[in-house]
Amino acid sequence: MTDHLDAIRIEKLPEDAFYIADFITEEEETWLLQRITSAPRTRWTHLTHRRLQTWPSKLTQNNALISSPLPSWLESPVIHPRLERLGFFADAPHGAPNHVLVNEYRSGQGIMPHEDGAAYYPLVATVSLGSPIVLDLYERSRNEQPVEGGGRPRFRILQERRSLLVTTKRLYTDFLHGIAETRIDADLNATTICNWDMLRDRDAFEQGWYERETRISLTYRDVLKVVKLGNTMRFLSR
Ligand SMILES: O=C(O)CCC(=O)C(=O)O
Ligand SMILES: [Fe+2]
Repeated sequence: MTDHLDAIRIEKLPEDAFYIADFITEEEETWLLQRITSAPRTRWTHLTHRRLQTWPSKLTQNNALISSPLPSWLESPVIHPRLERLGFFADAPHGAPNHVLVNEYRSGQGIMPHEDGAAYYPLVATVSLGSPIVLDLYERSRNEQPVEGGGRPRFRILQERRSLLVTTKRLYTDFLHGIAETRIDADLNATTICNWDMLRDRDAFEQGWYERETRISLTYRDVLKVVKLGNTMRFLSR
């Protein structure tokens, strides 16, 4: 899958991670943000430190997806044609993502270090909207999971708005990822940020920090287990 992707590989990371700074245009970003914010309020799940939308639906208790297409605004242009052209999901069981989480982080919000687990094919494609954010990676074998926000991440990835980040393989299985609950991402430079050379606008981070604004991520995944609603109904009524 990966030979033609060498130009976008984050070389400082263990295999495999890829970064494209200008994955979507400003117009596409505005349009996606508009689709997200105009979704019915009931679409949002409110958590303590962020809120999220789950498309096409939440997984069942045993981690299955009830078969249903993604809405067209999540399909195009991100999946079709962009991710398709890159071939990222070509080896996934369904050949394409079938599930998208929309996470919204206001300034100061984040997500505890975690792994995404066995419900998904081990590849996540994340499109960032609205504001840059730093994703922290902790290696599981080194027991790097921070205690109460302490602890230093092994790697940090700066995700600019309109960028694509793809993580897979060992990075998916052997590392935890999280986003610090902070209003300012600091200590940014070529040594601390592993995709520094791939940023669209390094000048914007030259002073070594920025103030976070609301950032929304679209995380595209392939859920392994897909069930047809008809079958589920038959099963339930047995
Ligand atoms: O917002 C992000 O970039 C990360 C979200 C995440 O880790 C998740 O939804 O599992
Ligand atoms: Fe995650």
